[in-house]
Amino acid sequence: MPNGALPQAASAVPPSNEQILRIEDLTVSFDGFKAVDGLSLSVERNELRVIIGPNGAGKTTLLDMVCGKTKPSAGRVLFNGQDLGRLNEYEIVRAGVGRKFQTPSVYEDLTVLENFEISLPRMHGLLQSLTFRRTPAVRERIDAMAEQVFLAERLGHRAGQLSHGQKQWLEIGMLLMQEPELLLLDEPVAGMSPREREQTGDLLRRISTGKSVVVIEHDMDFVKRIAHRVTVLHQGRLLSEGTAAEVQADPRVIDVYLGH
Ligand SMILES: Nc1ncnc2c1ncn2[C@@H]1O[C@H](COP(=O)(O)OP(=O)(O)OP(=O)(O)O)[C@@H](O)[C@H]1O
Repeated sequence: MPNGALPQAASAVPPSNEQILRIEDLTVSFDGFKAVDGLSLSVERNELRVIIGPNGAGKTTLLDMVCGKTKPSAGRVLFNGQDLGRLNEYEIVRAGVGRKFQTPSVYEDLTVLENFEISLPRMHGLLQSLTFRRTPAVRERIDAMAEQVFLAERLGHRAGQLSHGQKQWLEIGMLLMQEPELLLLDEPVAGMSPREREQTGDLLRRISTGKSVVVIEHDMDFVKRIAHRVTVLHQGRLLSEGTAAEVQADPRVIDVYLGH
């Protein structure tokens, strides 16, 4: 598929059958309440998976457990076969998992260029990043990333001056600079204009040709445009899984989520 071209309904078949993420019987309790309850699922390499479900279904908590922010009470998260339960958050990032939270977190007082610079791996300290790593190769890489996330014209602008959508793109670009194999995104198009949503859909589909992406999203039109497969959670459990069309037609999904 040429860059930027999105089919009306996303292809259901990811380009590989190799599992990158395997979640086995995952459970977490908060004061006896099971936010995620015996959940098992897997995501394939180069797959774009969307997680949907009603408020409180456990979607964010699931991503929190993959990136190590929340420790499971039971079960395992395997990434490329490695048990992430043994690693802390920083080690999970180093292993190749990038996580973006719902609210954009960029350095508002720095320029877009500087934000990209400090996101490069192995950069410790602002001064070191800004003074010693301005090589042509670094600049070339940043220019290419800025182009990819629609910010080529904004490199000299302070991040605080960007629109909400542009901040989201900047943060996605900063995560991509670290070359994760798996990208976890919590409602990346929330608060975006229709045009920004469309561009983000293109971006996510493009990203998923080289890495796996797991996105939490509510907007079913957007889900239909981007998802290879959709996982529906309800009360911390797997309710349904399949293509967007399949889960939309599933009476259980209509009953607890889409019918409301
Ligand atoms: N740290 C915590 N302590 C106590 N309860 C929590 C904690 N984190 C999440 N929960 C509860 O777990 C349940 C699942 O929350 P979660 O945020 O994962 O749902 P969600 O599917 O992402 O919902 P939303 O669509 O509203 O973001 C909710 O009932 C929430 O209140």
